[in-house]
Amino acid sequence: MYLETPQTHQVQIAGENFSLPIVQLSDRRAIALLMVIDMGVRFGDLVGDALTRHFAQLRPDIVVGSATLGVPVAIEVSRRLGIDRYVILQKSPKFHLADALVEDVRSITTAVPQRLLLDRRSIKLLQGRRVLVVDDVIATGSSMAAAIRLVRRAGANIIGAGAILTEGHSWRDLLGEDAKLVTSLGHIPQFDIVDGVATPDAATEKDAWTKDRALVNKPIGQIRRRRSVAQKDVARI
Ligand SMILES: Nc1ncnc2[nH]cnc12
Repeated sequence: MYLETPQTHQVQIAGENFSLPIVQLSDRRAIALLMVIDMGVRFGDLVGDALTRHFAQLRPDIVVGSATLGVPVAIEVSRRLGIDRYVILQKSPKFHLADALVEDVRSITTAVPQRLLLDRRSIKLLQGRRVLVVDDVIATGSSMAAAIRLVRRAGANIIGAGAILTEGHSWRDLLGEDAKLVTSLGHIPQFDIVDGVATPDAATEKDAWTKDRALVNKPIGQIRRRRSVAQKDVARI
């Protein structure tokens, strides 16, 4: 259960400014909440255009998105790439998924452990193909890591991992080498609750910065100029 605070967090996504509500997850942690399904059609166009601009050059054959909030992202990008089929990794074991490929996920917004499932009938769409995996937010990286494992088990070659936002930096360690696949349209910190106020987790953001692993809060112009550095680990557009 979320507790909405009076605070908001300003973030640039694909070069446009947005104000996200800060919600409390526990008495110690809060997040700036991006509910992509509440952001409207124009937002879908903005993120669909930006992710497609970035990944089209890598010539993906198909886009994979994780339910639930990765679904609109996968559809927007597929439509722009002119690819009819897309593959959705499901969270709930619907009756027709009894025989699905399964990987475990632990998300910061969901208390109970979850699973990601790949319908075996979708394997033929992925085998030997160049796959772009997309999601709304990469936070712990657990969901993206599970998606990557499933897509590789299907015999695909992953050419990129796109997200609207990266959140904090723990996903880098969890994804390891695969962090290099990640491009996001914006970045948000995680928040600690300090004296009742949601405060950006400065230690994590600073740590990531000093290791030159991130382009957090850099103006877009500087990000472009430093793209070669960005591609060592994560690109942000
Ligand atoms: N900040 C966020 N907004 C929406 N979904 C999330 N999942 C993890 N972090 C999130």
